[in-house]
Amino acid sequence: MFFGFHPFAIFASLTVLASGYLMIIKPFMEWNFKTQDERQRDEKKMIHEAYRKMQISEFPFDKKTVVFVLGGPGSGKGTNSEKLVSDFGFVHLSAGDLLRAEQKREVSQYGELIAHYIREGLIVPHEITIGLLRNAMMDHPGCDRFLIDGFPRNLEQAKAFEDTVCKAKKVLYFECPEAVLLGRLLNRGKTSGRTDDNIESIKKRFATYFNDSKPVIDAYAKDGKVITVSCEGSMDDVYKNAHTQVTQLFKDLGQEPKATA
Ligand SMILES: Nc1ncnc2c1ncn2[C@@H]1O[C@H](COP(=O)(O)OP(=O)(O)OP(=O)(O)O)[C@@H](O)[C@H]1O
Ligand SMILES: O=c1ccn([C@@H]2O[C@H](COP(=O)(O)O)[C@@H](O)[C@H]2O)c(=O)[nH]1
Repeated sequence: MFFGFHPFAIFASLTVLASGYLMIIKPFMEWNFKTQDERQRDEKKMIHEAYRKMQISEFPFDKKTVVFVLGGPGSGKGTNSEKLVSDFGFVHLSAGDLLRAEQKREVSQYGELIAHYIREGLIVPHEITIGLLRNAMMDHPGCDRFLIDGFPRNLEQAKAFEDTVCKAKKVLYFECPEAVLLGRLLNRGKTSGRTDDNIESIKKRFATYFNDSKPVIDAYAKDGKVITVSCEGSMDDVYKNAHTQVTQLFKDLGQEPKATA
């Protein structure tokens, strides 16, 4: 008659109750309280996620040559990356451009958040940026060389990218004094239409660069991965230097510098 108080009996009853709740009552409540639209949305989300995971697992990120392009705002990362694309067969992915495109996408859930971070010169949470970069890489299945420009902006982003996507082979660093950067950004601001090419935003971007982004370059330099290009001098001179350095980079990696495809 004391069976009901036996510890094993209590444990068994609790287990049965918990399983019943998890297997029958909870799913039923969740199912029942959702509208048809919500159920369809969840279903689509599940299918989309499964499809994405399948694509990611089939995309050989680790076999790609990824080069990060870093340097202060206005140091010439975009200008030189464009030229490296045609000479070495890179796909150029600018993290800033991807964020601006996402911000403009009408149905994006991140539009306002990105607009705020960019105007304030802050670093958008890395899950968003890495997601955009990963998708953009997957849009180029045939390409083996990626120039990732303006990323990583802090050490946390660098670690997250290397842990979840792939390791960078090298970092191309455009070194430039602050006064030169300022002059170039103000000049670009006359026509760029960018919300952050104004003196207030530029000051904030510089602070973020020196506090958060420069340490990334220093960390990669300690690993011997940084190749430095001085960004002073004419556009042609700067590019000539970058071209020489990238040619050497491919030689060091044992790859033909010229694009083969
Ligand atoms: N060597 C150079 N001499 C003079 N002007 C240059 C040189 N290189 C780039 N510029 C100009 O400086 C401005 C900034 O260059 P660019 O947009 O390539 O920099 P960025 O590093 O990509 O900037 P951001 O990080 O803000 O996107 C542009 O207007 C560009 O035309
Ligand atoms: O990895 C990144 C790259 C960029 N941002 C934000 O975008 C702006 C503009 O970037 P540019 O490279 O100068 O085009 C930058 O100031 C950041 O606010 C980012 O958050 N994360």
